[in-house]
Amino acid sequence: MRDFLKRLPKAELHLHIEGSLEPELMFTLAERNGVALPYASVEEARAAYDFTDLQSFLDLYYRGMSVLRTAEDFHDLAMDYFRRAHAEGVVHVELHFDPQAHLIRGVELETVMEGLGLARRQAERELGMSTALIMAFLRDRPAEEAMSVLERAAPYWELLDAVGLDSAERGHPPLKFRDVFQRARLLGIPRVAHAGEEGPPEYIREALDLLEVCRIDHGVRCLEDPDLVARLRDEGVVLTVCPLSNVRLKVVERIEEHPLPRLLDAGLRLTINSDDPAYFGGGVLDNFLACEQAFGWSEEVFIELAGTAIEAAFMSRERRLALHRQLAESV
Ligand SMILES: Nc1ncnc2[nH]cnc12
Ligand SMILES: [Zn+2]
Repeated sequence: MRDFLKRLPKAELHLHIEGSLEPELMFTLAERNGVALPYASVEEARAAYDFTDLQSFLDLYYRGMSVLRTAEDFHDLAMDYFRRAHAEGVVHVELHFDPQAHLIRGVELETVMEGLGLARRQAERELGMSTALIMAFLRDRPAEEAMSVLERAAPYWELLDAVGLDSAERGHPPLKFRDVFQRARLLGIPRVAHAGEEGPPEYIREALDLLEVCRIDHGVRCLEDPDLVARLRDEGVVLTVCPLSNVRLKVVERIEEHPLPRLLDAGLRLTINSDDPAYFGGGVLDNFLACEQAFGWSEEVFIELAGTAIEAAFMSRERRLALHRQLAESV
């Protein structure tokens, strides 16, 4: 099964590039930039990744990314991830990035865009991998700040495949960002949002109705609201689910209790993703393998999930057709 899952052409739609920062690279960049880390070693860093909820992870996630300072750092971060993903049979990656987390510590948007842009072109050239870029707003910071980041990104609007919404969910409903997302809509930029990870089903409704998103990131708490599940099914809304993340952040106790099988039975369109692979113990292939072990899914289920990811991805028609063909030939 491992060989089969590795061979499947996988599109990853939910990945925070800052969450792909492995401790080894964190230490290399800390030394390169003279940044002090709260860990004495790589092992000590990994041992600290023991989370009780989303916030306890975010505290370490924002601290870890303090080593990212130059365009070269962002390039190295992204290329490091693209190479690992490529080795797992990932053919398309959609990267969320958090500009506010860099701006507030004095790292300019230009620096981030230059480094990520270089890596994206290199991944296409050297690995034959396609990528998409999702600029995420931090929902636990003011909406006015998100709006000013969107305006500041004007030179890059054409490069953004979507804007997203992430960080601490509880107490920060999508409603707070209605104006920012409506501005993005007027600019012709597609929208996605994290909703229903730790937050209530109502946040998923708000993301659909007020932010007019085309996909929901996580969305697993929709099961608490049968009417919402029916709506997601009827409208064909795709959820980008991250099973290992949900276990590590205690959204669920154990992978065997993950709602994925119930979501599938409800007829929802799902994809499997890694979220923050350096912190949650694995990439897309590990997430696929964990599902196989926990739920005993057949090859057909994984083919369907891989197909949904290709359908729901931000990519050209030519690329989509090529990947559907690659999927058909891989099985
Ligand atoms: N799982 C997650 N939820 C919300 N914000 C995030 N930022 C990085 N990972 C995240
Ligand atoms: Zn996420």
